[in-house]
Amino acid sequence: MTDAEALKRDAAAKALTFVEDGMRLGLGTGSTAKHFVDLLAERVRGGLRVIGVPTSEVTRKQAESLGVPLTTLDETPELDLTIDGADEIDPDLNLIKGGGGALLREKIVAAASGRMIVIADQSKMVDALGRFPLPIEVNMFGLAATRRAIETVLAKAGCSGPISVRTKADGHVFVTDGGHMILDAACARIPDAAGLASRLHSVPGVVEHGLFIGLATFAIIASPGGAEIVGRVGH
Ligand SMILES: O=C[C@H](O)[C@H](O)[C@H](O)COP(=O)(O)O
Repeated sequence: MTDAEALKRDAAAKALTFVEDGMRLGLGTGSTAKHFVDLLAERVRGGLRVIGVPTSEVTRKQAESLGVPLTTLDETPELDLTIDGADEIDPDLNLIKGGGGALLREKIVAAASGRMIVIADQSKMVDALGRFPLPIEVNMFGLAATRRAIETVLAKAGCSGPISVRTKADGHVFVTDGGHMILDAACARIPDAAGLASRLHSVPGVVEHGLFIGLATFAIIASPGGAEIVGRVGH
């Protein structure tokens, strides 16, 4: 395992200490969340009783193959705890998510959870969000018009870098689990993440965006010195 993967696993292992018997869990997506599901499955094999809602088809398949009992938000609309990774984490624990394209289900699941623990290695901590291109999930209908409206909103919010349609390694357009496309907005720095989050929601055609404002309860950040709990600055 590379050093980076070992750090992700450390964060995931610490998050597992917050999981209690009988919990209803949101299971995140991405390389860090994958470690958590692996470790959770070991505990399940040892007798831990939990039930999980996966945030993507990838996580659903992983959890299923490892024998983690799954449910849906339709059957279980309230969850105790979601554990998920992030692409960027600011000092207020606002996040950019969606590097793996799972932001829509991730946000629905996090919002349905009493608590959300973000797990990451230290490279994800930033002073201000925006260096990681902001994923914006859009309906395929009217793409050019939606894109122009998003450009206008981004410019008014002081972040007007180029926007690109996400493609896969084979050059084909990336399609989310929900059947939508992703626009990645290179903002460089987002001066007011909460303001931009609500403005983006006002654009018809925007299904969801990767700004997670006020959803994280705390973060577990792994560095070579160990995995530490990080709360919101001032809390
Ligand atoms: O859509 C993907 C998710 O938001 C991931 O949680 C995020 O991209 C972080 O992934 P990773 O743990 O692989 O860096």
